[in-house]
This record gives sequence, structure tokens and C-alpha cells, in this order.
Amino acid sequence: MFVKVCGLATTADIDVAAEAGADAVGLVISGTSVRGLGRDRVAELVAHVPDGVLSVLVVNDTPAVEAAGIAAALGFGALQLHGRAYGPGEFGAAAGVFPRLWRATALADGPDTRVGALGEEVLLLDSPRAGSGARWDLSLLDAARPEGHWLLAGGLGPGNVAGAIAAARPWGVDVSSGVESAPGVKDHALIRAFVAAAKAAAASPATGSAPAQPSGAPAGP
Ligand SMILES: O=C(O)c1ccccc1NCC(=O)[C@H](O)[C@H](O)COP(=O)(O)O
Repeated sequence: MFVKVCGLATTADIDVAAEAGADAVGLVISGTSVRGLGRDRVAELVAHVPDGVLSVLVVNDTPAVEAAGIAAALGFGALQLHGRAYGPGEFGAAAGVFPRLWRATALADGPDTRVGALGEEVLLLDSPRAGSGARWDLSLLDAARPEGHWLLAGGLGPGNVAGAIAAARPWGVDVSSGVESAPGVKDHALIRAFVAAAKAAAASPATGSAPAQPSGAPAGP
């Protein structure tokens, strides 16, 4: 089970997530999020991400090509284009600058749920309000379950991630609010508990096994 912890704000957050066994960490640039960081802070933090942990730049209101330029310049491992602002044109243009793209969307928006439909390496299915901690109706997956490298997100936490994995059968999971003590403030004990619960659930016979990771990159696609 691939585990991403998103919205990290300090080097200590990164250290704890990495030591807990997270496969990826997300740093957010956003004018609308409490977790939004400035470019200089993002540069400091991404330089702190250890080898073997995938660094993901997450944006929802930065123009795609600009975000791709930031991801390339700062040495990110992936760029998560999050939400309705990014369509086929944005993905195509961004890929010319930085090809390691993730697409984050909500099933309620009726997206194409084929992984790679817009050229992305990873699809993330979230609640309609990114980073809100809100859950969504996983039965929607019955009619549109992706295959391959897709992450489940939206209102996950240490106490519900095992059940969500069993119900949704994702390749990976993503969390932000569920490992915080206050909006934008990560709780290190909750990060450790979340990663442990997700990894344990993936090892359980009840949840089955996820597809193998593709080659060519540390700790992720
Ligand atoms: O986390 C944010 O504040 C955020 C803001 C703008 C775009 C994306 C954002 N987060 C992206 C993520 O990958 C979150 O982890 C995901 O939405 C799940 O969030 P949560 O329900 O709080 O666990």
C-alpha cells in the first residue's frame, strides 16, 4: 500500500512521515488552503525530503505550466494537479515541462477514471473539497473503480483507513486533515498511527494485494 502524507509544513513533519514509512509527502502551494506554502518555504522543505521518499508538489490554483516549472526547478518527484482547474489542455502543456504528473479529482465531478486518461502517472480520488477532511460515498466506486495506480483520499485517518482500504481497494491512500491537531498543524503521533494502520491493512488478507509499483523511481510511480 502506497501511503502519502500531504500538507506537511516543517522539516520535523517530513522526518516523522519518512521514519514512519510513508512513501510520499505532499507540499502544497495554494492561495486557498491553510496548508499553502510560499515558494521559498517549499524549496527549503523539498530539499529536506530523504532519498526513497517521493516528494509531491500539490497545487490547485497555480497555472499548470508555472507549477510544472516550479516542480522541475525544485527537484520534485511528482506534481499533483488538483481539481477542476486542470483539464486535458493543462495536463498536456504541463507534461512538456515536467512529465511526472498526478491527477486529483472527485468522483462526484464525473471524471474519466482511467489512470493515465490525461497523461498522468497516478490518479487520486478525493472528496469534492480538497483537504477538508470530508469523506465521500465510496459506493460510487462500484460503477467507476479505477485500475492500477490510484490513491484514495478524503477524510481518512488512523481509525478509518483500514475500513476504507477494504471497501475501495485502492493502490494507495492519502491523508492530510486526519493526521492534524489543528488545521495545518500535523500531529506526529497521528502520522505514525496512520502509516502503520494503512500498511497493516494492506497486509491483511481481507484487503487483498495492490498492483506492484512500476520501476524507475524510488518509493513510487
Ligand atoms: O490539503 C490541502 O489543503 C489542499 C489544498 C488544495 C489542494 C489540495 C490539497 N490537498 C491535497 C491532498 O492530497 C489531500 O491530502 C487530500 O485532499 C485529502 O485531504 P483530507 O481529506 O484532509 O485528508
